[in-house]
Amino acid sequence: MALLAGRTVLLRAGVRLGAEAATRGGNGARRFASHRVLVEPDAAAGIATIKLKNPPVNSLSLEFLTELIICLEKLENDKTFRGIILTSDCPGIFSAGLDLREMCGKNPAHYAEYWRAVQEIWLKLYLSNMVLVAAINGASPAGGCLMALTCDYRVLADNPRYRIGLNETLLGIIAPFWFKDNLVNTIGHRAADRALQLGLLFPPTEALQVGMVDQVVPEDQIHSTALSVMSQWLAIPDHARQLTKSMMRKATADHLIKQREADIQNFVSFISKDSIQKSLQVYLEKLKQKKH
Ligand SMILES: CC/C=C\CCC/C=C/C(=O)SCCNC(=O)CCNC(=O)[C@H](O)C(C)(C)COP(=O)(O)OP(=O)(O)OC[C@H]1O[C@@H](n2cnc3c(N)ncnc32)[C@H](O)[C@@H]1OP(=O)(O)O
Repeated sequence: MALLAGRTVLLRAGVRLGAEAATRGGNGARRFASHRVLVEPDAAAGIATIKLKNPPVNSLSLEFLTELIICLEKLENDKTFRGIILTSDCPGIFSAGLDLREMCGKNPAHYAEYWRAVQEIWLKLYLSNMVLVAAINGASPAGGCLMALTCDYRVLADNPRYRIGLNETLLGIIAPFWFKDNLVNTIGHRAADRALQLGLLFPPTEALQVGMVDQVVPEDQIHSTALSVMSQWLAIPDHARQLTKSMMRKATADHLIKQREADIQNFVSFISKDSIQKSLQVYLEKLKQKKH
């Protein structure tokens, strides 16, 4: 995958991205943005804030995931940055998770391409050398929760509507083993067993209790809290923290890396089943009808 600054690029995945915009931020640092991923760099602090901006609900479409992957690659390769704050630009929603439209009514080649991108974003986030702090400023079901779970620390805004969890079973689908592994590593086996089977979406107080998030703070303090957590983590020498992070996470990541192709095939055959397609369509329809 190649990124040519300021030009339209054609990616291996076949997704065409628009030109990158580059402007100067308030602190004079270069602010760069793709269509849906806003990056606010603070070069002096070594921190970049990534704001997800794929309205209305930051659903993780193939194009959005591709932009995010490119953005993470850029930041990972830029020695200026040691930490990322991951947050949302969509009011009240961190991310609605995987885009259900990518998993409905498409062909097997599309499902395979989509799933590879989902695997890729997880690996990029989970194995990042940088410190990742999730500033969860909205609802965060399924794939949205997964992105937060990849981070080193999670701060959730205190609003009962901001529920977080892996609710796949409510859609009649199954969280893959690597979603499960990430959850087990975060909240432990017993709590993950219950949360996954019941598809629990935890409001802030319960999310904190179960260990899904590390801190719950008033909404207007979410960014300042994320910054202060980040400065604690950045006080640790990079090499020591990075090697420790790798020691803690490598086995879980390798579990997927060793069977990526089989995992893609498994996803494609599962999602292509008529019964699963029907469940997803019914779920999408219910979401649409909720408003009327
Ligand atoms: C072998 C392995 C097999 C499979 C593994 C698959 C793993 C899957 C992981 C996933 O992430 S699946 C996605 C799960 N996500 C959800 O269940 C969330 C669904 N959405 C919501 O609950 C709500 O939308 C909300 C996020 C709480 C926001 O609520 P709000 O009231 O603010 O918005 P509204 O519901 O009206 O939605 C606006 C608009 O967005 C569409 N929408 C919502 N979520 C998705 C989504 N995930 N994908 C695509 N589109 C989504 C919704 O239909 C509305 O569309 P409309 O304006 O056209 O009506």
